[in-house]
Amino acid sequence: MVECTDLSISPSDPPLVAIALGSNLGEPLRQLRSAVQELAQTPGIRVLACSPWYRTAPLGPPQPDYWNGCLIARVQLSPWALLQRLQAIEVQFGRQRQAHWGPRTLDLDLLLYGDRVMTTAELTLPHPRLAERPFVLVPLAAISPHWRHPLLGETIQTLRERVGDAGIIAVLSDDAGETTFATAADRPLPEPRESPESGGTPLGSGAVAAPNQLPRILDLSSHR
Ligand SMILES: Nc1ncnc2c1ncn2[C@@H]1O[C@H](COP(=O)(O)OP(=O)(O)OP(=O)(O)O)[C@@H](O)[C@H]1O
Ligand SMILES: Nc1nc2c(c(=O)[nH]1)N=C(CO)CN2
Repeated sequence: MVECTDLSISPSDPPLVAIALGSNLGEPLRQLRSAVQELAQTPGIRVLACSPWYRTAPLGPPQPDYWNGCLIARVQLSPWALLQRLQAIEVQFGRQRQAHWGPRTLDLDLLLYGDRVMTTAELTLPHPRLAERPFVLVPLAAISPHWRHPLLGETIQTLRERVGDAGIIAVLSDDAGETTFATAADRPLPEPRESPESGGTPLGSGAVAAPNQLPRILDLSSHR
């Protein structure tokens, strides 16, 4: 794994963002993979890394298990424009707003937008429940362990270790098949795979690639 300790972003750089993906209705894996494609094809969004997919126990009312993952992208959209694009993709995949924390075909949350900290009626950054959720922190730590939470000052890896693996049932690497975890003790995190070219080849805006062609771990220093 390529270590990256300096995650500073100069003001002229388009910001890095982290986006969480989740689904537990319809065909979750197909929808999640298609959502990655939709994002990668959006002008102003360059997808840099995508985590494996994790089957997770539902938080909230009784409902089917979720599949969850995260991606990192560089964006040339404002936080609000990006949120709008995420919500448009959710609608495109048949998302209907029903019960609080209820089941859904696709959920796209904006977790981090560079080091922006803000609270408005439509958007809070960082995502207010980021630091509590294993189904977000486990995939995010797999691709971006060194990113520092701008409010808490701790790395994603530290936060991920603090919340543990509660509710993580299985992991599916698109190129390695599914591993089901019987007990927490059997449940090591998958080794993040270093991409062949130290951080991998970034996708151009508009490029289409299967998630398994994306680098598994992002060396942020090679994308500055
Ligand atoms: N960082 C953020 N990412 C996505 N939505 C956000 C964010 N901050 C605030 N929101 C607002 O939250 C509203 C509800 O979002 P959503 O329906 O996806 O919530 P949820 O997925 O049910 O719950 P949770 O936010 O706990 O995951 C959205 O309409 C959006 O305006
Ligand atoms: N495991 C899991 N549970 C959830 C999830 C999710 O993505 N994964 N999303 C929810 C609404 O945001 C509610 N509950």
